[in-house]
Amino acid sequence: MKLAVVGTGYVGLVTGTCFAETGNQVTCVDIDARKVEKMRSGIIPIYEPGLEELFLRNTNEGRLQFTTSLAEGIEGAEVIFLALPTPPGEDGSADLKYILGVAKDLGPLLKQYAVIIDKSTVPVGTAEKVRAAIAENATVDFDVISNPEFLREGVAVEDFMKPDRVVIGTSSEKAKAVMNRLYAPLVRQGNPIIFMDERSAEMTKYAANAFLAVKITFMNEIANLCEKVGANVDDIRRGIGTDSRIGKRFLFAGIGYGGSCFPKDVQALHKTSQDYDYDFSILQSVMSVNEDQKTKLIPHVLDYFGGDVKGKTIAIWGLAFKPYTDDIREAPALYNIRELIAQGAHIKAYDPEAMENVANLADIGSKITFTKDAYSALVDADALMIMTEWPQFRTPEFEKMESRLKNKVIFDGRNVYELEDMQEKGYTYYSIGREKVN
Ligand SMILES: NC(=O)c1ccc[n+]([C@@H]2O[C@H](COP(=O)([O-])OP(=O)(O)OC[C@H]3O[C@@H](n4cnc5c(N)ncnc54)[C@H](O)[C@@H]3O)[C@@H](O)[C@H]2O)c1
Ligand SMILES: O=c1ccn([C@@H]2O[C@H](COP(=O)(O)OP(=O)(O)O[C@H]3O[C@H](CO)[C@@H](O)[C@H](O)[C@H]3O)[C@@H](O)[C@H]2O)c(=O)[nH]1
Repeated sequence: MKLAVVGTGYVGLVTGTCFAETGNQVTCVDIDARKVEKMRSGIIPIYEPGLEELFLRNTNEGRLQFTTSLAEGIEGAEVIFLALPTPPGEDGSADLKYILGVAKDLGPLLKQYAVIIDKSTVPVGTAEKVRAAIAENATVDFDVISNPEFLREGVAVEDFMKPDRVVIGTSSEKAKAVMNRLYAPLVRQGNPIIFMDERSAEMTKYAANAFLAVKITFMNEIANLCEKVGANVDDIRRGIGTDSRIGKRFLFAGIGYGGSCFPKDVQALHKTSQDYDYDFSILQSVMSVNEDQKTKLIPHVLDYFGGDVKGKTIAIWGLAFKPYTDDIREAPALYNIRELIAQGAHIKAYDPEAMENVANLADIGSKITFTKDAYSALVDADALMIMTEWPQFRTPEFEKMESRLKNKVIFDGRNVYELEDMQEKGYTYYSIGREKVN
């Protein structure tokens, strides 16, 4: 099939690359000319495990192409994915200006029937708005359908190629047939395509993300209570996760959820509920608990240093919002770094993938010393904070750490070490939802 993907951020690039891999002819359209130039010369603009290999194979074999021209990109396309940003507007609702802007431009460019797919995360009612914007100037028949994306950064290729499910919102039989053909190679392992009406599909995406944010936040609150009553949140996780009704995943307490999706999608769903006069109060709690959770370790850091970090050097391990990505959107590390810098601390930071993105931040980029490896960040540091659970931080050479750190103290926002180990090694160790060691 011939496909167009408009927007080559995370979702667009993974969608385009994976559908090229399953044998389709894909043209990706982006307004960012520099990015398009880069991709044309074989450079992948994001770090995502496993994607580069597919990207290079499919560009080299001519199935994956790039352009800045919408007209050129959609020429002859049977399917047009809209994978455009939907950032929070001032009132918290998803801003649809990118999607509706492209929809308006699409109308006069359509030359034959096409299925236009909302791949972005968009509020209930968006497909109707997209349809109306295209219809203003369209001269041919078309369908607009909702097909939300559930991939996680860091495991995006696996999630896309072997989805738990594919959700399609449409009542058009013609569009359903096209979707069945397109997704056949991905769902044949037995994971279903779930067809529903478009409003339900739009809502399913927000329900999934909000539910996972609730699950994490619930565990963060249990963790906070564990610290008060003297219980261990990791034991609680094991104790409840083995109940198949609860499930083992997304129960890890820490310094809050971040990323480009949970924060904005919880906010947008809350705004939708307000628009429909519904008080979705659990979402309000989730947002406010998560805000507090992100800087939860700061009071411990201050206590440890007698109330003042002025002039102290804090080593930070991990900047990305989670491992296996260079994405720093809403990363808890940034909230901690901003706070520590404001209080007069100096930051030495290491992350395997995300340092360049942090260095480019206007407010803090130039105030941080970035190091070539994890151990170099510890040289002359007064303490270590762990913000992202990259695997290499789990099994460091502790002797190397000791010879560099000024004090044997670790503030761990991701519970990467066992308490007994820390006890034995003589570290003062603060983590989340577990007792302080030494
Ligand atoms: N990032 C994820 O893991 C993820 C997962 C599932 C769903 N989503 C949703 O998918 C959507 C896209 O997210 P993302 O993270 O890929 O976005 P992104 O911000 O990384 O990328 C969006 C891309 O669209 C391009 N763009 C903007 N305006 C354009 C236009 N008029 N024409 C062509 N290109 C244009 C930008 O240059 C950019 O390359 C959002 O709604 C998001 O909520 C994201
Ligand atoms: O037990 C857990 C699991 C995750 N997190 C945090 O939650 C955030 C989000 O993690 P994850 O869901 O793995 O990453 P995303 O790539 O943001 O993926 C989410 O957001 C995407 C965009 O909508 C969806 O497509 C995915 O299904 C959904 O998992 C990160 O800060 C994690 O550190 C925890 O604190 N504890």
